[in-house]
Amino acid sequence: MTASPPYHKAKRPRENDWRLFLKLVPYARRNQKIFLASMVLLVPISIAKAVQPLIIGQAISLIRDEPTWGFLADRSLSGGINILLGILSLTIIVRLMFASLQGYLVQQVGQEITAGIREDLFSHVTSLAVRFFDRTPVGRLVTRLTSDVEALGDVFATGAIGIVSDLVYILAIAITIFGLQWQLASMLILMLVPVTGLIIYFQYQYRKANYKAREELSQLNSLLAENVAGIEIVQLFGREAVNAERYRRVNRRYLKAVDRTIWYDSAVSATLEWIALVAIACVLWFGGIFVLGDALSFGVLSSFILYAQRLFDPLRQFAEKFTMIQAGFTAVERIDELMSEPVEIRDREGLELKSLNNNRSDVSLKIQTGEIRFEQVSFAYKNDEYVLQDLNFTVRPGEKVALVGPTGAGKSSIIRLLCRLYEPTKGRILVDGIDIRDLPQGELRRHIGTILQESFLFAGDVKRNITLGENYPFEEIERSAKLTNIDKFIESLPQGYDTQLRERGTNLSGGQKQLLAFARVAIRDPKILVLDEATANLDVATEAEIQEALERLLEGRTAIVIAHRLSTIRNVDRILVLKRGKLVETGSHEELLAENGLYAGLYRLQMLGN
Ligand SMILES: Nc1ncnc2c1ncn2[C@@H]1O[C@H](COP(=O)(O)OP(=O)(O)OP(=O)(O)O)[C@@H](O)[C@H]1O
Repeated sequence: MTASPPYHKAKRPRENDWRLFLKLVPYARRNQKIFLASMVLLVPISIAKAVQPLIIGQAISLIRDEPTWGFLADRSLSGGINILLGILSLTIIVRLMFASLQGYLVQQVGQEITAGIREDLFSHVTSLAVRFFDRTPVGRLVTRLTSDVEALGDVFATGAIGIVSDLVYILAIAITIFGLQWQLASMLILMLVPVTGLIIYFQYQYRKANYKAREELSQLNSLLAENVAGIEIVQLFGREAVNAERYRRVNRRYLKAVDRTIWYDSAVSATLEWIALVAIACVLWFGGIFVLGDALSFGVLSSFILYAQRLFDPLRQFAEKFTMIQAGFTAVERIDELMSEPVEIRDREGLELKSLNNNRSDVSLKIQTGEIRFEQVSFAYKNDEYVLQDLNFTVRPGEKVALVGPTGAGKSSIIRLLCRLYEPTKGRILVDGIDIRDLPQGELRRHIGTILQESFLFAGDVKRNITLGENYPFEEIERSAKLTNIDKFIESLPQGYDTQLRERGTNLSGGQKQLLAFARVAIRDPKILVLDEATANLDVATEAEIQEALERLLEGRTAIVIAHRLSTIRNVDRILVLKRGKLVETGSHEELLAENGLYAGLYRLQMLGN
């Protein structure tokens, strides 16, 4: 495998920060009150911080007998200093108390936003069509759902969101210094302009580097996921060293990308550090000239020096939080890409609501008999490469039909279309006379019981693997196990129905997993049964054993069966023979043998093999 391509080849233009920020607004709105409280608290905090240099400046003016605020003028030195100390203490108390409360509230909102996004992302991903998963490596998805969402969470957890308070603080300082002396104030504010420009430049570069780093990380995770999922093949074919080398190469690329992000991060901190020093030097220089020319008091100059330092302080803080925030923006960008992935197969408007509320009063939308009809159905996985062409057939209620044909003829694709995992490129599929696009997906799939060649088991106990988390009484679970002849097997397990199965059912044999899949379908009592090579993994003895159970399961239901072993489908009512996506023969076993066409040829070949 070459390195997997990104799942959307045509990249969307990079979103600007403001638009990305707006994406978070609906989430913040869910916690509106806390969010507003945390924003309101910023005002007293910033005012308290901004007036401190003023108070110190007044104290110095008082000591040096310079003009001071009116209410200090007619007091003794110690009286005036005491009042100033009192106000200073008050600002410190306000700052300390409100700052911790504000930090707590912001984090709370932040974590709520992150949790909301995580949940929405999961729901969105699991409702995307199978077509999306065909082109998206698992590792990429896992990276977006875990480390990207985490990166966003970190923005809040590490207090990087405090950047908002830094901005309010800068504003408060700007207003105060203009009130003190406009020339020095203008100089300081003018210095902010190139600094901001530089920050924006580095920010942009950092974002690009960070995006690249996240992409490389996704690839790294894809490789890991692929190797773990296919560990048996990796070991059996001795691919360990080769795959490790490929992993090392991607890892090196990741490292290089991360290095670049570190470089831009350091560049911002360093730039701000020396610009802050230059600002203080300038204030001292020009302020000194004003003081010498008696245009400025020594106390006000002291305030300005403190302000110069404090003005760049939030910017320095900004630089520290900058990495986090940019990583957060990258994360939002990547999360948004996934969220914007359209849900290709969705219920028609109005249907969703009905299925959610379990409102089954609309009789026209209920599957009652299980008749299946394909009308002029053609289908291509990729543009114009048709794997099914002009299919027309009807499976009557209760009829058992087998799909037969050489490998790649399109048998499984027919089933995927019926279950609406994909949609036909042309034509339509009807169940009980209703176009399946007009049925809620929940209703359609509830009535189609599908058993594939390999059934997927989840980590959890046997019971849960049969119910899949739905509420069925234990008696029903037992009944479905009995119906499918696997009750004895389950009871022979160490803890019976409570036996824990490992992820993907690795502690069961292929046949045992399959038996559980039968019970999983039986308990749902579907109108339509679909078996895609369902017994291919069972040995002949087990197959014979469950044949009886299978027949019981098939009773009274419409069924579509795919089996390569033609001996297993001799008893079906009708056989549809496919060749390269086209229906070439139809009839019963005997009729098709008499016809002496493709089916008869395949059948004779298999008989010869036996
Ligand atoms: N997800 C997919 N993306 C693109 N092409 C696909 C996909 N799945 C199947 N195909 C192609 O569609 C054609 C029909 O595949 P399908 O699985 O329906 O055949 P089948 O008759 O069930 O084969 P088999 O008997 O081997 O299971 C094949 O040529 C296959 O390469």
